[in-house]
Amino acid sequence: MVESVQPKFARQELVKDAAYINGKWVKESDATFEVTDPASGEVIATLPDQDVSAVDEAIDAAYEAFGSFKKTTGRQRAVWLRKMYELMTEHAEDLGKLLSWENGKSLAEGVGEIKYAASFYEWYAEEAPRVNGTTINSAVPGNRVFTQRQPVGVCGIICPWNFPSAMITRKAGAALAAGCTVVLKPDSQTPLSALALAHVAEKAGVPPGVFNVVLSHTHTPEFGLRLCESPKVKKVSFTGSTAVGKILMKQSASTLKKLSFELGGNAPLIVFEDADLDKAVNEAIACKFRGLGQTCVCANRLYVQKSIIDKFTAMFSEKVNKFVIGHGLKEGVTHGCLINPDAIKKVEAHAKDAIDKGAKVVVKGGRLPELGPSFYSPTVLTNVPQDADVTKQETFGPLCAIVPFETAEEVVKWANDTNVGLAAYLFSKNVDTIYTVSEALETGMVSCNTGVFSECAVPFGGVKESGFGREGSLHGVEDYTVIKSTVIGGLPERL
Ligand SMILES: NC(=O)c1ccc[n+]([C@@H]2O[C@H](COP(=O)([O-])OP(=O)(O)OC[C@H]3O[C@@H](n4cnc5c(N)ncnc54)[C@H](O)[C@@H]3O)[C@@H](O)[C@H]2O)c1
Ligand SMILES: O=CCCC(=O)O
Repeated sequence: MVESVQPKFARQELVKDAAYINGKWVKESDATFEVTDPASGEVIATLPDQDVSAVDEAIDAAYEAFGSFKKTTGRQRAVWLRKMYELMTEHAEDLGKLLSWENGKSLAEGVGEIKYAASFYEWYAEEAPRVNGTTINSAVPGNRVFTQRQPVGVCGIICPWNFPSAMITRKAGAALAAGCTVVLKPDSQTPLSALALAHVAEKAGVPPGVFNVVLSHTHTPEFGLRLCESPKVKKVSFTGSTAVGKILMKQSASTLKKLSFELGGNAPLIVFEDADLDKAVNEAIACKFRGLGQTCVCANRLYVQKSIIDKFTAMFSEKVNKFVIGHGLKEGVTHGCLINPDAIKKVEAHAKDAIDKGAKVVVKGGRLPELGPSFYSPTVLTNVPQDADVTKQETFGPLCAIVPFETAEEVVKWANDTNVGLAAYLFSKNVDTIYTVSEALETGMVSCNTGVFSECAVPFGGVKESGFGREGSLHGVEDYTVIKSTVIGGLPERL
């Protein structure tokens, strides 16, 4: 087993052991749950396992707070958001350590995520004063029409473990910018980053009831149900699997909730023979192994044109063989562990299926029991046939499946042959290829000649069963507003 690592924090107060409701830290609960370091298996925190009455309390607090928060100016909300950005930036090292500790990703990736997460608060600090409506020329003589973008109300936010900080700020930043209040339910495997964000909100002076965090391991589905069914909650924003998204959508029917869903992906990464090969290999590595493959936009299948597939595979595998896998907080480690041992099962199943169907093993990889049950060294397969499961389903782990293709028409058909459509990548120096292929891909995002495109300025979201709504960018705040149209009639003729 890897040695346990006890990180030292410059600001120990960032590590919380209580929920945060209506500006108070709530520890009382009949039950508790443990948060473990996925690398060493050690318990790193014990938190209240709240029951559904805590969600009701948080919803009531957020509903009450909304009454005054919606009246604040965008300029005032910008001050709070900027302060939160500054605090996150100041404590990036501590927050990154905490995140890596509970999630298993390397410290470099942990700190990187904190900077990425903070950038959404900065972005929305800049958007908050500019949530404007429009004036519209009426078709009726004597009428005047204008619109306002009003905050939708209390927002329920449900987030996954793979980005314990950034998935929260990308939603909460937009919600607060619009004037909404939030009730956040983090994943019970990575709640410490969410609680640290509550601490940041408190320190920034965000009013009580505006930013609430509820905690549960045992009652997660009930929490989700309550957020979907409460008439006081006007919107639910969810990032996670397509399967859970479908449950939440059904549950939201009774209140016709406004929804934003960022769900599963199955990203194709396409390398054409005219691509800059060094660049394509480096970017493909960064894309495939971000979070050790546990990212919704990680390449799930690499389509490489036949004429260059052997060279590409050799260069790619050489880099994979240099990975240093270990405890994410240990110096020199490039890649940490998976979130839990179960996450390895799908990697193994997809690898076995592809090999059974004729794929060739280039890097064997496999479990690393000497490090611990959540460790897996990446597997690289080439000549994977298009009928392998990995081309249709998201693996969400360190399996790299390289599939040969011949023509642009063929690869576009294969890339689109899936029920989801989040991100796609293509590498080519030919501008015709870049335009025509990116237009034909059925995904919400296409990344050309770069393997990591995520940043606060890019509208993030999918099509098909990857969900709907866009986060970040100039569009992100729209999902947290409703358009109020005001018509003034009977005005005299224009002078
Ligand atoms: N599109 C995106 O932006 C994006 C980002 C990150 C992850 N994802 C997707 O998330 C999935 C991996 O995350 P996961 O395994 O944690 O997903 P998941 O759907 O199992 O869990 C996501 C969150 O929902 C909670 N949850 C589970 N069941 C629930 C229920 N019935 N009611 C309410 N909440 C419930 C979990 O506790 C967790 O906090 C992958 O499919 C990945 O592609 C998508
Ligand atoms: O896992 C999904 C989110 C990843 C990202 O924001 O780039």
